[in-house]
Amino acid sequence: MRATYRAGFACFVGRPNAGKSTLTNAIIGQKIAITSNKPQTTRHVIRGVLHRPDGQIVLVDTPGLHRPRTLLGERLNDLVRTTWSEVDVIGLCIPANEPVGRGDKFISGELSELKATVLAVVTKTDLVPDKKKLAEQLLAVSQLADFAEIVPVSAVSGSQVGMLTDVMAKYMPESPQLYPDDILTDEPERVLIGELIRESALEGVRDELPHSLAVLVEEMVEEESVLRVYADVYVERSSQKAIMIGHKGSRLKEVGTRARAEIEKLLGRRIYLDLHIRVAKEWQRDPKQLRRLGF
Ligand SMILES: Nc1nc2c(ncn2[C@@H]2O[C@H](COP(=O)(O)OP(=O)(O)OP(=O)(O)O)[C@@H](O)[C@H]2O)c(=O)[nH]1
Repeated sequence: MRATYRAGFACFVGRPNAGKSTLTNAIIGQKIAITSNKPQTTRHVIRGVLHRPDGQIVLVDTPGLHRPRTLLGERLNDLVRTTWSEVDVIGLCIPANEPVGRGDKFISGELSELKATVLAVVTKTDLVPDKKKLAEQLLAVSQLADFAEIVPVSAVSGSQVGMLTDVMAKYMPESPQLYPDDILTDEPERVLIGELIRESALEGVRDELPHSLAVLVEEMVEEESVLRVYADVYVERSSQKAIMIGHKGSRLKEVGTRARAEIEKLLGRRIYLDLHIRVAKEWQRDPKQLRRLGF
């Protein structure tokens, strides 16, 4: 007898830096979501589709839920809640190497109201020194809420990632295939390119900058051997613009070179990248600007 085909939507939630984006990438096997060691940099809902013989898992990447201080913060929280109500499986990510805290308790409380199956995913297991420490963490996590299952993983070493997807697939509803076989992501290329530029621009900047950064891909021009990409990186203040550009443009050049390499990897073709830094004052508070930037 053929196994039942199951397909549905899943997302990872958890406090900032819990490892959600890295795990999404490890599962889909391609760099589609932005990762960074700065909290709250995942802005767009990015889907990747995992194809299995017995089903499909459509992964939706959400930004972290946080205390809203600006209009952008509120929009992000709305986006998170909408996503949560639309998925079949939610993986609450809790790092193996950090104590279970109030943030985790708050999120698991919010999740208990939903119809989705909630799994606890104990991430970054490569960072705990021994099995005893891991066992203690699994116990602490089990006391947080009534999870359907608890799965420890390391997205970096790859340990247990396959096991996690088996568990996620098991809790998907019976359903026909949701996406054709060759679809890895349904996010428009433009958004993915914008994310890669944003990721590159965030590398090595000071803490206050990430919240003030947005990327808009203005134009993509097809030429015979190269795709020309024109993009604007928005910051809030001219002092930030100076940081982004660096001494004699050195930093901007670095950002561009790194982003171009990543975009070329993503699209498998030669890219010409033209980056401009622009100041959009207080863009996080301005609904018109937010809409323009896709929020
Ligand atoms: N050692 C180790 N580091 C990891 C692992 N997963 C993620 N990290 C690191 O933890 C940091 C945060 O990972 P992200 O995947 O960006 O976390 P996130 O939960 O998506 O973060 P936000 O976008 O801020 O919500 C990055 O520096 C990752 O490289 C893992 O399995 N092992």
